[in-house]
Amino acid sequence: MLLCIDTGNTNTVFSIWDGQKFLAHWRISTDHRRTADEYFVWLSTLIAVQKFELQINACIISATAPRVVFNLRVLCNRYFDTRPLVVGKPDCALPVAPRVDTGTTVGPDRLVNTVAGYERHGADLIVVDFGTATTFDVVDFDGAYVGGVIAPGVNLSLEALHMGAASLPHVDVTRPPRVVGTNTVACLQSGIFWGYIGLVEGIVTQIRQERQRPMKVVATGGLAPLFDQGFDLFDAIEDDLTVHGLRLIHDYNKEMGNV
Ligand SMILES: Nc1ncnc2c1ncn2[C@@H]1O[C@H](COP(=O)(O)OP(=O)(O)O)[C@@H](O)[C@H]1O
Ligand SMILES: CC(C)(COP(=O)(O)O)[C@@H](O)C(=O)NCCC(=O)O
Ligand SMILES: [K+]
Repeated sequence: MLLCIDTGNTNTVFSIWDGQKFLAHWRISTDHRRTADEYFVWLSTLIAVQKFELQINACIISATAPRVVFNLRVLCNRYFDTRPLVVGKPDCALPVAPRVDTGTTVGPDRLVNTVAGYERHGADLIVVDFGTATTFDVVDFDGAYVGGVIAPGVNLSLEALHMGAASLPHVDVTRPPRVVGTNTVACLQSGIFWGYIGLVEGIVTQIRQERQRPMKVVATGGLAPLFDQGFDLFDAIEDDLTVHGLRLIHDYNKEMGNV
């Protein structure tokens, strides 16, 4: 069984692949201070609840927060007796190399999204990931990551408004009934909801114009469905896109004899 670990800046997803399907997806808040032992206690509890026998013999990690990698490596070594593949490290090969400026370190989550998106949807694709940041990852004709866009994340924008403006409360992201809000909460929700609809539409249109070709758009991340309500922004929404990509990259490295 393969353990796929996707660490975003806010949450970390652990997914178990049994060779045919994902048996479970578990989520824990990202904290670089969390030790290998803490991860294992948490994992063991969830495994016990699910009542399946876990035989992990391979691990792959994507970490946008580099400081978490140390403890995750210890987890894999100590508890699963395996050396994990870490996306972005030299010993983890990608099916197609990214084409970006020399010296740029692309977020591993974006590379993984690219691999997964290309496998499922083919070339000329934009992957939109609603995480801590909202990222747009552009996939070229041959599956290469060729750059994209990084915009502030939905919750981060709301949090920034709340922190910077004394009279603005924290609000949940939702689609407000009207564009013109008649109270503070409704005004904030409108700004975020319609602002993001505009942001996604605008950026996708600009990318298509710049590249002068049709491009499919696939969205992932917990908030993707919220922004899809009747707007036809996305050709597909896929919750499991990043962990699917991790599995593909692990398989590829296995074929190459790297693991
Ligand atoms: N279904 C959801 N509804 C509301 N907020 C969500 C949902 N899923 C994720 N979020 C929020 O979106 C933000 C990004 O979450 P996540 O996708 O886990 O980010 P990352 O991958 O950067 O860690 C977080 O603030 C999280 O609480
Ligand atoms: C853009 C990101 C912050 C997104 O991270 P996330 O929202 O998934 O936590 C991450 O991919 C990152 O740190 N990237 C490095 C710079 C780059 O991708 O070009
Ligand atoms: K993201």
